Amino acid sequence: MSSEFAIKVTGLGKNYHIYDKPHHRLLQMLHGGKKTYCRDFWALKDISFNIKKGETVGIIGRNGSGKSTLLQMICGTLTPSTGSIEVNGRVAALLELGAGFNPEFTGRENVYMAASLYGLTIEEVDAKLDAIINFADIADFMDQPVKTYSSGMYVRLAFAVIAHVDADILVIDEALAVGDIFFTQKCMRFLRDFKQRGTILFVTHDTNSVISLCDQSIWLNQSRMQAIGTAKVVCEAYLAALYANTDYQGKNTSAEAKPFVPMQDFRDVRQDFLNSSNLRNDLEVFRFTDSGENFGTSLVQIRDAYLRVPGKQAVAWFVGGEQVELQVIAQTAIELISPIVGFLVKNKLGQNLFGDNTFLSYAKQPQRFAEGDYLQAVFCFRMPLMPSGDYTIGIAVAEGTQESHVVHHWIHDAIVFKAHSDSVSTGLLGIPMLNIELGAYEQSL
Ligand SMILES: Nc1ncnc2c1ncn2[C@@H]1O[C@H](COP(=O)(O)OP(=O)(O)OP(=O)(O)O)[C@@H](O)[C@H]1O
Repeated sequence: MSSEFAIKVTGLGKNYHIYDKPHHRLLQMLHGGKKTYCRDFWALKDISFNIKKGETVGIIGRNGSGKSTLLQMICGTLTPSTGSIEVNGRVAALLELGAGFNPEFTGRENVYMAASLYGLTIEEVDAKLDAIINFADIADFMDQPVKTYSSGMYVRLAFAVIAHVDADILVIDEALAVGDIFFTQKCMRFLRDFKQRGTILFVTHDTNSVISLCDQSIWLNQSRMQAIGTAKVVCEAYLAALYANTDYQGKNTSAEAKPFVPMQDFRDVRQDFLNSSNLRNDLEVFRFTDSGENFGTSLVQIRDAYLRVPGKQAVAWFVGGEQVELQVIAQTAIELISPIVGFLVKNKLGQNLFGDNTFLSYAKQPQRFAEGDYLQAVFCFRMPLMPSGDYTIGIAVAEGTQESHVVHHWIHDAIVFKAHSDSVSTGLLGIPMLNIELGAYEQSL
């Protein structure tokens, strides 16, 4: 049935006339009938596919392969040279930086303008304005012209608008790369939620996010569609081709590989790393924030939370393998019977990596706290090895049991930290190996 597709692309192509010298354009206009002063360049050729309603599709491909051209044609900002596009539903797009907003207008004025282009009335925007400002989290700048915005602020506002225009189809071009981890996490939460009810098409160079978020993937190669199919299969084929064609191959030679480090030496490695690297001191300052997304009854408030290596101050980066303590301090405004304090570590894509809570340890002897009391939970564990990058920890205080509880305070991204381990080349998490050996195999006769 035709209404089951969200986007149908048939024989799509985009041709540009390329003039090697600027005056050739004029010559073409004057003498074009007799001689050709330009050559054809197909930015996109022979593209056909169907995207079903509710699918999330990632478009991958090397620089210049035609990804942005495809998105622009789907959004109607670029006219195809050949073929057709049918779109079934309201499309909201976050295309390359700068698209959409008028730089002279304030953030607030641009919200009204952009939302009206998506068909919202002034009354509808009035009703959504607080939610948009809250999502963008740039309330202080809403009355400044957007030409004064940083690229991160710009994307925050643009994303907040497309998240609130009741779109059926979201088209996003690499925009999330600009945001900080708090904003990226917020967008990932939104996209995972939107996925349940809408269609998403996005361009990225990050195959991890395609595998994590998408059902399908389209691989564009030199203006043509190389493959379409299950995200994992297409991404693996793309990476295999990418590595085979570049000098990535053979990079992980033994000369470059890091020596194996037994577990007990991880502290020293950490110290060596600190001594040898250009890490700035402010990376050592942990970040606890309760201004991010919060929810719960508010009858208990998380007052502080931090990670530290035992006996040391709070720290914000790890190589993996070190013993760490996660401390959570909260205050209750009620008499608290059987509280549960828990945490959840996520990567930049918002994927849940690991977490735990106090429930099982205290199930048989629930702790009680009186109104006004402070409570403290301490989780001691060995930090796993994680691919280098930013991570966040969500913290929660609830009351009841694991199955049935009331959340008093949940902060999505209460702590942010960095991992600097090079040892994990694949996978979301690595484990500190106890031993690795390689030697000649002696065959007994
Ligand atoms: N207006 C234009 N005139 C001529 N060529 C163009 C024009 N716009 C884009 N192209 C060319 O079309 C090709 C596809 O560009 P496009 O921006 O779609 O690639 P992309 O896959 O999005 O690349 P990237 O990953 O670098 O963003 C490129 O070779 C680009 O130089």
